[in-house]
This record gives sequence, structure tokens and C-alpha cells, in this order.
Amino acid sequence: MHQAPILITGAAQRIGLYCAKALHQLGYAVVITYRRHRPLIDELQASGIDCIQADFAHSQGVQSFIDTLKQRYQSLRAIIHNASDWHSDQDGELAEVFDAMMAIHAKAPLLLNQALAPMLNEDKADIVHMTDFVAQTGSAKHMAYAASKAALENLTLSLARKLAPKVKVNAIAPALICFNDWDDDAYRQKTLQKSLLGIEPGEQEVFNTLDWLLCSDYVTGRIIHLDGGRHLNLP
Ligand SMILES: NC(=O)C1=CN([C@@H]2O[C@H](COP(=O)(O)OP(=O)(O)OC[C@H]3O[C@@H](n4cnc5c(N)ncnc54)[C@H](OP(=O)(O)O)[C@@H]3O)[C@@H](O)[C@H]2O)C=CC1
Ligand SMILES: Nc1nc2c(c(=O)[nH]1)N=C([C@H](O)[C@@H](O)CO)CN2
Repeated sequence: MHQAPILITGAAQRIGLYCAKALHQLGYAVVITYRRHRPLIDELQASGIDCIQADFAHSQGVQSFIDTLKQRYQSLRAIIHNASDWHSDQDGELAEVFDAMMAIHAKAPLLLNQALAPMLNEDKADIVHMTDFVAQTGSAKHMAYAASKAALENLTLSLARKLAPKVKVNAIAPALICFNDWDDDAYRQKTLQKSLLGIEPGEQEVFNTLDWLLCSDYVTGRIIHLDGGRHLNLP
């Protein structure tokens, strides 16, 4: 009898990859999606983490992934919506940036949840949305991104109501977790100063919260903020 896997979208790097490996290490069956193939994918597949190529930018790509997943599995333990593109409003025509942000952060999670929720038929079942601190505050330079993460936060509330008591639905809303390689020192210093704790916590911070949510019997419809007290670091 195959163990129902945990699905993590966009988990071929950084936070998603850390969580996929850590959950697999704990003994969970894990399925990840990746958009761009790299040698790591072959290593992950060989280690027992099932890797499925998927681009969620358009509905056809979402449906293609759903069809592939349903051919391979009958049930799921959890769905972690991690896949994300972090575009500023200047990264092209604003209308196109808006459509792209809403597609990956709101429309794809909604369509995936609608299609895959019936597979969440284990005693414990979870959906976790990766949102963002700026969903609550807005962002002058990432308006479309922030709005799309706010939409995902609202979907968390709706799905928690719709899928209870079978499925818990929660969100993790990080501020800085891990910098990107291209972030320069000036950006890093400015960003670190935005929180009270002033650190770059790293991917483990998200995994600890994810593990806690998966083990919980009584948390649903909640947005768990991981932000070093940034909400109190007022001018
Ligand atoms: N890192 C941080 O400090 C913070 C992260 N977050 C959130 O946490 C989550 C993880 O962050 P992080 O690890 O930095 O994420 P990344 O920016 O590293 O992106 C994760 C993955 O998303 C995949 N992806 C992007 N667009 C698509 C698409 N159209 N279809 C399918 N997959 C796609 C990429 O796949 P590929 O590489 O294969 O193209 C990428 O590997 C995200 O939701 C992010 O918004 C929130 C606040 C802070
Ligand atoms: N998909 C992504 N979303 C976000 C990222 C990222 O690297 N990929 N990074 C951030 C920043 O860390 C921000 O929280 C602090 O500058 C936000 N979202």
C-alpha cells in the first residue's frame, strides 16, 4: 500500500526544496513540481522524491499537471502551494505582470485545490498556501505581487470553510526568509533592518512551521506570520 504523498509545488530550489528534503527525511512520501529541469531533478528522483514538470502560468499547464498526478496517485496527505514568481511592477507591462502574478499565486492554487481536494482523503489532510507579509501591508514596488498574495490569503479563509472538517487549510506568510544570490549588500542591510530581530532566518524557519501545521489537530483558517517582528518596526 503506497503512502499518500505530500505535494509541494515549485520545490526544486530554496524553501520548497528544503521542505521537500526535510519531509522526505521524516519519512513522508513527497512529490514536487519543477518548471525548469536541472541535474538536481535527477538526483531528487533517484532519492525517492517524485518530480513532475509543470508550468502553472496558464490553465492548460495546470490541467496537464492534474492529469499526470491523477494517473500516478489516488490520494494525497497534503498540498503545499509554494510555486511563485517574485516580479516587481516594473518587470514589464503592468497588465501582464498583474495577470502573471494572479495566475501563479491565486488562479493556479484555486484550480489545483478544486481538482485535488478529493484526493485529500487521509485521517489528517492539509493545504498550506505560501503567502507573504506584504499581503497585509501592500508594497509600493510589488503591487501586483502583493495583491496576488492577498488573494491567496483570502482563498485560505474560503477553502478552510469549504473543506472543514476533512481538510485543514492554512497559510504561512513570511517576510525575509532567504536572500537571492543577486541581492547586493546594500539591499541586504536595508532588508535586515526592516524587522525587529534583524536576521535572515533561512528555510528551516518555514519548515518548522509547516511541520507544526501538519501535526496540528486544531489549526485551520489561519495565516501564520514569520517576519521577525517586522509588523512592529514602525518609523
Ligand atoms: N524567499 C523569501 O525570503 C520569501 C519567500 N516567500 C514565499 O515563499 C515561497 C518560496 O519562496 P522561494 O523559495 O524564495 O521561491 P523561489 O522564488 O525560489 O520560487 C520557487 C519556485 O517557483 C517555481 N515557479 C515559478 N513560476 C512558476 C510557474 N509559472 N509554474 C510552476 N512553477 C513556477 C520556480 O520553478 P523553476 O525554478 O523550476 O522555474 C521556482 O523554483 C514563495 O511562494 C514565496 O513567494 C515569501 C516571502 C519571503
Ligand atoms: N517567489 C519569491 N517570492 C519572494 C521572494 C523570493 O525570493 N521568491 N523574496 C522575497 C523577499 O525576501 C522579501 O520578503 C524581502 O525582501 C519576497 N517574496
